[in-house]
Amino acid sequence: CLEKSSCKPLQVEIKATLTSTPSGQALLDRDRVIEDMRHKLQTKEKEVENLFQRNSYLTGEVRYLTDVVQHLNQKLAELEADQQEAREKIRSLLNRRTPAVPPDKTTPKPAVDPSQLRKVSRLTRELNISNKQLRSTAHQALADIKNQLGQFYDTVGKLAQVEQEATKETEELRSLYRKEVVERKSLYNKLLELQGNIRVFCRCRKSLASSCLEKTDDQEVVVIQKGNRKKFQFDKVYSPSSTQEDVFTGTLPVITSCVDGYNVCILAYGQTGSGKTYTMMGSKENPGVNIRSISMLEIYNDTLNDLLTKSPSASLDIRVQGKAVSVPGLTQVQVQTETDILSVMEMGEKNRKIASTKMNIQSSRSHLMVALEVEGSDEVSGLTSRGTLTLCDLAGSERISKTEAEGQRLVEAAAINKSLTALGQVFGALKCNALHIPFRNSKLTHLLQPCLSGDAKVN
Ligand SMILES: Nc1ncnc2c1ncn2[C@@H]1O[C@H](COP(=O)(O)OP(=O)(O)OP(=O)(O)O)[C@@H](O)[C@H]1O
Repeated sequence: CLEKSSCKPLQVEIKATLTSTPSGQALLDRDRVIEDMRHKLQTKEKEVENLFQRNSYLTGEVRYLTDVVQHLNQKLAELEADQQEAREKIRSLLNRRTPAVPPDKTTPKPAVDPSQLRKVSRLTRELNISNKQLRSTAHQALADIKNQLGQFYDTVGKLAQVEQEATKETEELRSLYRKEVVERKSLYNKLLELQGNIRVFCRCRKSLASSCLEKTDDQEVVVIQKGNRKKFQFDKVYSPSSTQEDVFTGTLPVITSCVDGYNVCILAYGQTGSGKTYTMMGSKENPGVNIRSISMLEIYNDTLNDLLTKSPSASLDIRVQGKAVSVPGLTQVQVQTETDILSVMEMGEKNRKIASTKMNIQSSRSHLMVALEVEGSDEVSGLTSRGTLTLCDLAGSERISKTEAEGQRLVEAAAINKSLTALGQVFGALKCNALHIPFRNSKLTHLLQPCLSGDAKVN
């Protein structure tokens, strides 16, 4: 579902990152080897196809020549029958020439005219000669055809051998390619692990009032408050002028990991009104991360609601089986095209709880989780992979004093802040490699457990 044009910046970024480290360089070399092998494989497959064509052409020729030989044999048999018939006729004529009874002195003339007899004799000789010539021509033709057939069978045999060798070579290349693909995946994964399985990006929102944020370089922002400057480090900082495209490009490496079969999660975290929904969903003209890449659920006041069901029922529960965490009964919709994704997202968005607060007239009152199961298959190697991409637009943290929330808004704000605190505790425990990670402190962290543990990647 990803647009081709969106992949270009990814290639450029990955290449730049790769060339800067030895393992990255090795990965690039692997990619080159794989490309080379793919090319060889295609050439071999073309050769095999040509051999197949040549083989079927030769088989046709052989069939035609076999027909010709059969036809000639038939003609020869007919000629021999004619010759036999002529011989019989001559014999009967000659028999008539020698009378069985003693000559009758009263008969004045012989029964056969001698000139006729000579003529027949001459014709017989000529017939014999032409018969011999015909026989020799037919034998010669037969010998030629046999010879040609022999050559054809030879060629066919050689072609079959070449075809066998080519098939074997193709199979070897295929298995080598399979190995290289697996190695590429593992190297790519190692590279991402070196960069960190959890990577944090900061997007500075365009602000109408004077900004208290200052982007000092690609990985640092300074927060200026009452004259104090506090520095914060990130894996990447996007300036206020950065576009939806720029942010999406930053997420592409982990999306590649998802296609490679890893669990991947992209979370948008920040204060209310800071642009999380804008970054994840965006608008029709300026789509965000979600749209480009499906179950959809929201966590509202710590209860799970299915956003894609046509008949909303009671809230859903979380089920844990081994390391897998699932939500039984959650609607899953199959998507094949970008249009499918758009219509599913539109439906889910309509069902989401949104309300006006003092700080954002369209404030999300729930955490939104979009999960996309991605199945990848390599047509050449036949290898398949399955990964999950979880896209999460968190509700914004709120200072009740600032939002002046009351009534239902206050209940929502309390639930939002509680679950965000639980998320903070999980990240804190992950950061210091704690033995116990408190995933079960909230439904949000419980659901995110598979995306935050093991070899999963988070942006
Ligand atoms: N980078 C941006 N460029 C242009 N407009 C933006 C940008 N970021 C946010 N906005 C606008 O700011 C307003 C608030 O953004 P948004 O609703 O995405 O915030 P939020 O963090 O999701 O808030 P909440 O947590 O309350 O739901 C929206 O009108 C949005 O269009």
